[in-house]
Order: sequence, then structure tokens, then C-alpha cells
Amino acid sequence: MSSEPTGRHSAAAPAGFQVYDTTLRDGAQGEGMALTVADKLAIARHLDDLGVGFIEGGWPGALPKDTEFFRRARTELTLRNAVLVAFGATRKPESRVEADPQVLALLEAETPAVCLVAKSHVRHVSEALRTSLDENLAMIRDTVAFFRREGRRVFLDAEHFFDGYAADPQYAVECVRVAAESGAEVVVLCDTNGGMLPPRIADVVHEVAERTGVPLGIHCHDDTGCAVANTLAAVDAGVVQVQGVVNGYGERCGNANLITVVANLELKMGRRVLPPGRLAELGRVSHAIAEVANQPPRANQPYVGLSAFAHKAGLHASAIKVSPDLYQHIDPALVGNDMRMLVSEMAGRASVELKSRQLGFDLSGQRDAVSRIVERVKNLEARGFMFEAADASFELLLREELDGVPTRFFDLESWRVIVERRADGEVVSEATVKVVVKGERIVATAEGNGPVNALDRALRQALERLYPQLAELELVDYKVRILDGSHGTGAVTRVLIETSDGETEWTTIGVDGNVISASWQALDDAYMYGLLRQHAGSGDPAAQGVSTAGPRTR
Ligand SMILES: CC(=O)SCCNC(=O)CCNC(=O)[C@H](O)C(C)(C)COP(=O)(O)OP(=O)(O)OC[C@H]1O[C@@H](n2cnc3c(N)ncnc32)[C@H](O)[C@@H]1OP(=O)(O)O
Ligand SMILES: CC(=O)C(=O)O
Repeated sequence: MSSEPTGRHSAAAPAGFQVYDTTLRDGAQGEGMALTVADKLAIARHLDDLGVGFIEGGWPGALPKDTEFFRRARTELTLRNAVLVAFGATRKPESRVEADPQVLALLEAETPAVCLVAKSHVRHVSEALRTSLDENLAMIRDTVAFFRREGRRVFLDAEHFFDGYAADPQYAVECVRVAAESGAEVVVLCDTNGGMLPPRIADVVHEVAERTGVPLGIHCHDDTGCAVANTLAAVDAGVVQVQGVVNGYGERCGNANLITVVANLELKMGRRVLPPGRLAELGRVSHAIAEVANQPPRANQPYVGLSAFAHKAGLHASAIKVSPDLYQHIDPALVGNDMRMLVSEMAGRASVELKSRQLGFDLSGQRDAVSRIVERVKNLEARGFMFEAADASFELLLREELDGVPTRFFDLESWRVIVERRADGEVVSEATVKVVVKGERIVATAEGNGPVNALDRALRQALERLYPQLAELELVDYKVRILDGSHGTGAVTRVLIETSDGETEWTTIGVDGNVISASWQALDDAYMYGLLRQHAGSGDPAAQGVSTAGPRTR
């Protein structure tokens, strides 16, 4: 039986070093990952766009979804940079390779390359495969040779190689040799249980390379938290292929994070492993794949996380003001990230100045205002505020200190909320707000499915005639956290509200002993900031911070 690989995939071997992605196969083995065929196709496109050399798409024949992925890939996936690889196992013991259904399913995936997982640890051969050491070598030989005869490029993943090498180095090396002699292009040494540390990986890779002369690859799991370090140690020791998974997804603690590996190779080890210009796409691709995989992005992920270049400590900010590289190991733009200043209780004058600059305010020469802002932030944070999560509330505070009056498009006279349980069991909230808008006193009442929803509706109703553009604003997220709740009394509530005008989102904060009062503060800031954005550049005096300069609620 023969089945030619489709011509839609590039079959050219990349010269030199190989970046091999297994997000769609080993990454999919991570807890909580459940990729549809459409997800897999979308991720493959992102990976190709990034410029990896190989994309391991899954295990056809084992998972119907993966069989379907390879079927659809033939017509729906045009790869510009990567070679598509199908993964599978060596033939079953005591069987003919040509008659092994799993092997045939792998062939029928019609990919230019296959990757075969094989045992290389004597205990795994005898206890898991329950066969002889010689038969395992024959399984490797037969299966690799079969795919070579069929015109496929072959990689071999030597499972549990490092543990196997400790148990019986002779046999582990023999597996590598047999695979290469049978036609495997690269034999990938796998730290399947993820228990290794970098010096051991480096020693073993050195020894195996010297004993065999075979081109080697590396595949590490992160059970010691060293998967990336282990991968880089293997590169130093001479491997020609790195396998990894975007964002480090994968079985148990995950695989070597390919994003981190690639950034380190390019920026720290001087290896050009991506096509020119693609390194700056790392952040975008990492986030896009997290989105498709429905995994929350990890803020502290090296290089590409939201916090990777976020600076909170005042001392750091004061040095960064002189030169960002004093507290940054690279220019974040190299990997598509940005420097962010966080204003918090740890801020000093420099943090406030830099943050304000990012928001479009030049505070140089305004020493007193900066000092007042630092002091207010510290005092408010001591009460439970958290400005690093609420840029819009910080900007309102900043404007208030600079203008000498708060930004007010309306002034609050009072609000009131009633929660009523009706005879039929329905619970309804009703809110009344009394505000002064452009000199006019307005009283509005509205119902809602909860007290904050009712308050929001009543405020909207009160404002919408004089500010009709408020209809564009939408509250998209509402988060509540009880602070010091374990102490019972004395707890305060922190509320964060995220608002969108369809173009931008902003977050505002409120803190109070009463959850509705905290919510009102965040709501008040949310509308105030939204109106400010809408009036910016309009020439409307309201944009200047208008109104009657009534007191802010904090
Ligand atoms: C280290 C890795 O991550 S390798 C990738 C692992 N990924 C997966 O396992 C996900 C996909 N797996 C599956 O869908 C299933 O496990 C299948 C279809 C592969 C096999 O399913 P089943 O036939 O029901 O067998 P089961 O999963 O219980 O056991 C695996 C079989 O493969 C055999 N096997 C294990 N490794 C190899 C190998 N390298 N070469 C050949 N056979 C192997 C085992 O000895 C066992 O054989 P047995 O059924 O005769 O006992
Ligand atoms: C092959 C593989 O995924 C491993 O050994 O971890």
C-alpha cells in the first residue's frame, strides 16, 4: 500500500537547526485542553505564521479528531514555513508492520514527515510493552524503514531516554543507532517523566552524540520546573532539533515552553531559528493560541506575559526613568511586548511620572503635584484600593490633582437601593439616584436584576437625555473581592468595573465597607471616564472638567 504525501505542504528540509512544535499533540495532552479540529487548524496557521519548522498535528488512527484534522489539513491548510508531521507509535510486538492498523493510519495521514514514539528504556520494554529487547529494536527498525520506503521523512521520539540511559546506557544508545541506521533523520531524546536537571541532560546528550554521531533532538517535560533550561542545555550540548509547546501546555506540568525556548535561542544564544522579522510576533502568537485553546494567558510568562515588563517598585521606576535597560533584560519590543508602569503603594515619584507620561501627561517640573499624587495613592492603597488594576481611576485622580478640581460631568445628591423579595419568590432590586447635570436636578428610578444593575440603570436613565452618547457605554465585567474577610468585622469590599465604548476598555475601582457603596464609586468613575473620553477634543467645556466641582466620593 502506498499513499503519497500531499503537495500542498512544503517538503524541503530546513537547513540547520530545527524548531519543532508539538502543541497540537503533546500540548493537547495537558489537563483542561480540548481542541476541536477547527481550533487545531487555527493554531497550525498561527504556528506557521510564526515560522516554526515543524508542526506535529496529532496522532491519526488513535484519535478520530486527529484523523479528521489531517484529512482537512490536505485542503484547508497551506503552510508557508512549516512541515506538517503526524505522530504515532512503532508497530505492535510480534506483528508485521504493513498490517499494523495504527501504522497504516499514520501513513494515511499523508504528511511529508512522521514522528514515531519508541521505547528506549529496558523496563518499559519488558514491563509496558511486555516484549523482548531485541523485538523492540526490530519494531523500531521495521517501522522507520517502512515510512522511509513510503517516502516520508522520519523523526523518532526515544521515550524515557534519560531514565533509560541511567538504567542501561548500552541499550538506550542501541535504540538511537538502530533508528538512525533505518533512516530516522533526527532521534529525539525525551525526558518523558520530566525529572531531569540541566547538567545531566547536557552530559547525556554529549555522550550519546559522541558514541553515535546521530543528529539528536530534545523533548523535555517540566516536572522539575527545568524544561526550558534542560532544552537549552541540550542545545549547548549539540542537539539539532528542539521540541516544545506554545505557552508550555502539556501532560502533567507541561512541556518546554517553545515561546521561551525560541526567545532564548534568538536573543541569548545567538541562533537565528525563526525567519527574519518573526521574533516580534512571539507575543501576538502566544496570546492568539491561548485564546483559541481557551486557556487563560499567564501574566508572568517570560518574554510575552502581560507582566513580563511591568514595573511596580518605585526604585525600579526611578532607574528606568534614566534608562529602561537598567531594569529590563531586553527591549520588550523585540518579542512584541511593551513596558508597563504600575502605580501602587510601592510607587515613588518616578513611577507616577512615568505612568502619567504613558497616559499622556507630562509632569516634569510639577514636583508638588507628583508628591500629592504619590501620597494619595499610598493612602488609598492602604485602605484597599489597587490602582495597578484600575488605570482609569488613577487617571481621574491624576487629573484632579493637576486641575485642582475633580472631573465632574454630574454631581451626586444621593442614591438609594431597595432589594425586595416578592410573594412569588422573585427578588427585584430598585434604585433611585438624584444627580445634578449641567445645572439641572434629575431624579431617576430603575429596576435591575441586582442592586448594582439597578443603580447602573438608574444613573444611565438620569444622564442619558443630556449625555445621549452614554448609550455606547457597556459594563463588561464586574469583580468583587472581600479584603480581610477572614477577620469578620472590619472587612472592606473592593469592586473593579470594566467598561467598554466599543473601541477601548477601561477599569475603575471602588472600596468601601458596603459593597453597593464600593460599586457606586467604581460606577461613578466608569461613567466619568467614559464621558471624558467622549468629550476629549470636542471643544465642549464639559471636557475641561466642568460642572460644579462637587466632592468626589473618596
Ligand atoms: C510519551 C507520550 O506522550 S506518547 C503519546 C501518548 N499519547 C496518547 O496515549 C494519546 C493517544 N492514545 C490513545 O488514543 C490510545 O492509548 C491508543 C489508541 C494509542 C492505544 O489504545 P489501546 O489500544 O486501547 O491501548 P492502551 O492505551 O491501553 O495501551 C497502549 C498499547 O500500546 C503499546 N505501546 C506503548 N508504547 C508503544 C510503542 N512505542 N510502540 C508500540 N506499542 C506501544 C502498549 O504496550 C499497549 O499495548 P497493549 O494494548 O498490547 O497492552
Ligand atoms: C514522546 C513524548 O511525548 C515524550 O516522551 O514525552
